[in-house]
Amino acid sequence: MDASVELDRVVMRFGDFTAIEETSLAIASGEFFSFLGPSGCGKTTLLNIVSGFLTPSAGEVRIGGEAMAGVSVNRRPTAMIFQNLALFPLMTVFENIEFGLEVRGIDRKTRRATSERLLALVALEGSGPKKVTELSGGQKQRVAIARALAVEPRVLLLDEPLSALDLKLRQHMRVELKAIQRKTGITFIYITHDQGEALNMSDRVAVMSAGHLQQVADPMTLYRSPQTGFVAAFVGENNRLEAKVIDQDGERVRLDGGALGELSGRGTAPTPLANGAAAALYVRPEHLRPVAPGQGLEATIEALHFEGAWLMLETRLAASGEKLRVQLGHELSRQHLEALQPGRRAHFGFDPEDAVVLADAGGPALDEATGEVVEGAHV
Ligand SMILES: Nc1ncnc2c1ncn2[C@@H]1O[C@H](COP(=O)(O)OP(=O)(O)OP(=O)(O)O)[C@@H](O)[C@H]1O
Repeated sequence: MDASVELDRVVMRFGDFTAIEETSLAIASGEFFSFLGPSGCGKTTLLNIVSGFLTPSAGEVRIGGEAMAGVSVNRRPTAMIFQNLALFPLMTVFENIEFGLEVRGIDRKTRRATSERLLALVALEGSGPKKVTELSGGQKQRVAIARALAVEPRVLLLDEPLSALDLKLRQHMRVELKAIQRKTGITFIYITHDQGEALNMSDRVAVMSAGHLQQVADPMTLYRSPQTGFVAAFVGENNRLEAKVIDQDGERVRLDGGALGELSGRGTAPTPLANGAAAALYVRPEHLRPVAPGQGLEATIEALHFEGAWLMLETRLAASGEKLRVQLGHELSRQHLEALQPGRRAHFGFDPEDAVVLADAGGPALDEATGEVVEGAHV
């Protein structure tokens, strides 16, 4: 079964507005692939193009190598799970799961056998006769998955299906979704603005902003080696320090950090940085650690936030006045707690291997609180 999905120079315009810039992408058969990006970046639009709800303004979608132009929604080998699940509330679980099969004229006995098998797959054996209204949020979620799988799609499209669940259940359902995907071998295309979800479940993630794919990579690569400022800021948390390139030798970039002195990190973009170019160094809060005075970056501690498993320090660099967030694990925070109080000065260092250097034209800025793109602002 070839369940690959290809987007070949796909463009989507709504009047004068280009919601999806020209995009080409190949999703492998059986891959768990996510589109991750802030609200309004075009995730749902792309999903609707794959499902057939929208016809692209240009370009082509192929599923299993077959062009989908002119193939209607219900003739495509896809099924969709919506954010609100769209279950029929007055029907039983059996009736919900079997609905699509009944429409296709499948006989009652086969329908029931299929729904029993799928209920076992989503760990809801015995719940078939229940009304949907009698189920918990997580159980409804599983019925929606079973219903989508009943029509034997080659590709399952999931539009933020966990967003209505509380945190614990969401984390649990991530594991279940991943397990179901492995068991069925179906291609999953998942859209979310929740990076934890995307990193946790996906084989690969496409990070999108404003109708444009910023980077497509496996979760570890996205986290370790973002190739644009947008990805560095959107995936995980990052401190950003402005600097000028002194030189680049292989991946290692030496920077003139102005008042901060010389800094160094890894250049992760495909093209090396020019000497003298404006650059930004990204270092994650969890990659900073206290070092002896005279080393690293000197900062004043402004606030401490105890988060249980770690301690988050909000600091301000003495030399430049820039903010620096530092996350210390349990051991380090216990060792240094006395020295790390608001108002005190401390020094923080990092391994250059853990810092990423990118050209200073990283894309739109993100609102710290909401993670949403700030219109017109650039980092
Ligand atoms: N039918 C339409 N007509 C005009 N503009 C549209 C239409 N559908 C989407 N858009 C615009 O295209 C852009 C992308 O929308 P889309 O719904 O794909 O974003 P999204 O990333 O899924 O956002 P969210 O996470 O908020 O659902 C938005 O600016 C939206 O306003």
